Amino acid sequence: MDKKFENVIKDFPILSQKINDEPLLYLDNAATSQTPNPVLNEMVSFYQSENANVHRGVYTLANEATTAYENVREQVAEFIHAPNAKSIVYTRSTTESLNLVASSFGDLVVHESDEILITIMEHHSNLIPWQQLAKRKHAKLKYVELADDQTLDIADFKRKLTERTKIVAVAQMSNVLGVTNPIKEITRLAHQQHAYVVVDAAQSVAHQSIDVQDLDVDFLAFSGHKMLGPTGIGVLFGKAELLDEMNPVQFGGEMIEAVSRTQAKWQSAPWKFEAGTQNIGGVIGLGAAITYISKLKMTWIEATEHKLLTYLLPQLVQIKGLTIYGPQTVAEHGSIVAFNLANLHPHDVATGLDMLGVEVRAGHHCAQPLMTTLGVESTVRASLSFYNSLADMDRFVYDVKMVKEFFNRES
Ligand SMILES: Cc1ncc(COP(=O)(O)O)c(CNc2co[nH]c2=O)c1O
Repeated sequence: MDKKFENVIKDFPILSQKINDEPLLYLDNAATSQTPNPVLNEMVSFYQSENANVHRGVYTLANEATTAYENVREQVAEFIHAPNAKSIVYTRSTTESLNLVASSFGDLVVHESDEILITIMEHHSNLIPWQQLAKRKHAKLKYVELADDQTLDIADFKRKLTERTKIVAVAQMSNVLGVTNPIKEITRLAHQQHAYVVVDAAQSVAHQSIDVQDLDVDFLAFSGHKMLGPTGIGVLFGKAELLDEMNPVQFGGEMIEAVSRTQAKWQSAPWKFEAGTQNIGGVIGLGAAITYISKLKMTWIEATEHKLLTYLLPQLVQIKGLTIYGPQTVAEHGSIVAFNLANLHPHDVATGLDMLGVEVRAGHHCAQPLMTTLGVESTVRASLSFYNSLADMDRFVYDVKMVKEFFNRES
């Protein structure tokens, strides 16, 4: 690996520990990424010397904390190429961002007999909010199915997109199949039918550059903890004119301009959506994570992860009895590989790998309708990051074979 990698790995001391007396190999980055020291140090320093509640304060420390808090909003806008910081709403997570859009914007634009179009590969956080909205509004929820190669069936999307479609909600990258969906084309087609596009970028934000203006999406959601930041901080990007139309769904301090016994006047967006004391430390951590990624350069991250996947995938497909879900070619596959070993339960495989120090996820990955479509209840999932190495890939393949041999010998 290059010099940059050797320096990067030093920022993640967590990766140097042992698990079950074996060196840790962390391959569950789709669930949450690890947090580098520069991000942690920035958060500690904030709490040690700058902490104060933001907005409303009339003293220096509060003003400085407010400046830091709002500077990160500018940073987030620049990171996803949003037109300005007012289109950036702080939330707790991708899940909260998507629920906000469904319950506030969805309530405004979806009416009886309208249609909401999502894909079968959606995470529950970008599926259930739309299921609930459809039920509330007596609207129709439709699913775009997978093509034969387990990428999104764009022909099916075109068939199911109609003049009744009001919302199209789609993951930019699947947390199971590893595929990246053609968001720009989907948005172009959706806008021709005057539908609004909501993008779940939870998995893509850490692995590819995002330009919301180029994509022309109406909303885009992601979480800090998937991109080297802390948990508890998320982002909702929304086109300013749409955020202005939306009503807040949480009420309290900070989000108001004036309150009487009977009335309340909201702040403008984004502040009207940020009721109560927000996760200020988490915002500082998110800003530090963006700084860290920007220093690494997303092009280096993409190239590093592509190199890992190009090296790993061909070795995995060689393992007899191993089924990989999603496209079989590296070109279509992102840094997430869901697989099963014939006749072995995913939980047994993951437990076996854990005994060898390899941390992967096993389960339905909050994508149960997708599991049903794939014809399985659950899978094993390895998800890579730039702080994994080619040697890690060799070890992972070797350990998968060891686990397979162990359980087959036992049976
Ligand atoms: C595509 C996708 N959307 C939304 C979410 C929700 O993100 P959160 O609000 O930050 O929790 C996840 C989390 N995915 C996973 C969390 O753990 N394993 C996963 O695959 C996800 O992968």
